[in-house]
Amino acid sequence: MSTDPRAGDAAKYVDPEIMAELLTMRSSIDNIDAALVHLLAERFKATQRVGVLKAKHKLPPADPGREKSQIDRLKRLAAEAHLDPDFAEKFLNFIIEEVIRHHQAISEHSPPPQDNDPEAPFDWANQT
Ligand SMILES: O=C(O)C(=O)C[C@]1(C(=O)O)C=C[C@@H](O)C=C1
Repeated sequence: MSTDPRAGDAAKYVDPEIMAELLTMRSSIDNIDAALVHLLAERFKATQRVGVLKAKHKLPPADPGREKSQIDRLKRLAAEAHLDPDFAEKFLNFIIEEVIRHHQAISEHSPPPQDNDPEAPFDWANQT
C-alpha cells in the first residue's frame, strides 16, 4: 500500500480513522497553500510593474502613507474575518519589506535615462 504523501510523521502514531480525518483536513490545507502561492505570485507581478514605473520616474521605493492605509484596512478586514489583526499586520509588513527590496534592486539596475529619451522624466534636481 502506498502511503499518502500528506501523512507525515503522524502516520507513525495516529489511529487509522483519525488519520483519515486528518488527511482530509490536510488536503484542504494543501489547496489553500497552493492558492496563497498563486495569489502571492500575482501580487509580486503587480508590484514588479510598480517597481519599474517608480525606477523610471525616480520615485522612492517606499510609500509610508500608502502602507499605513493598507495596514489599517487589512487589520479591519482581519478582525471581521476573525483573524488576529496583529498577525495580518506582520504578514503584510513582511511582504512589503520584500517588495521594497525588489524596488531598490530594480532602481539600482535600471539604466540612467538618455538625454534624447522623450519618455525620460525631467530631472529637476540636476539642472545647471
Ligand atoms: O503601491 C506602491 O507604491 C508599492 O510600491 C507597493 C507596496 C505594496 O507592496 O503594497 C510596496 C511598497 C510601498 O511602500 C507601498 C506599497
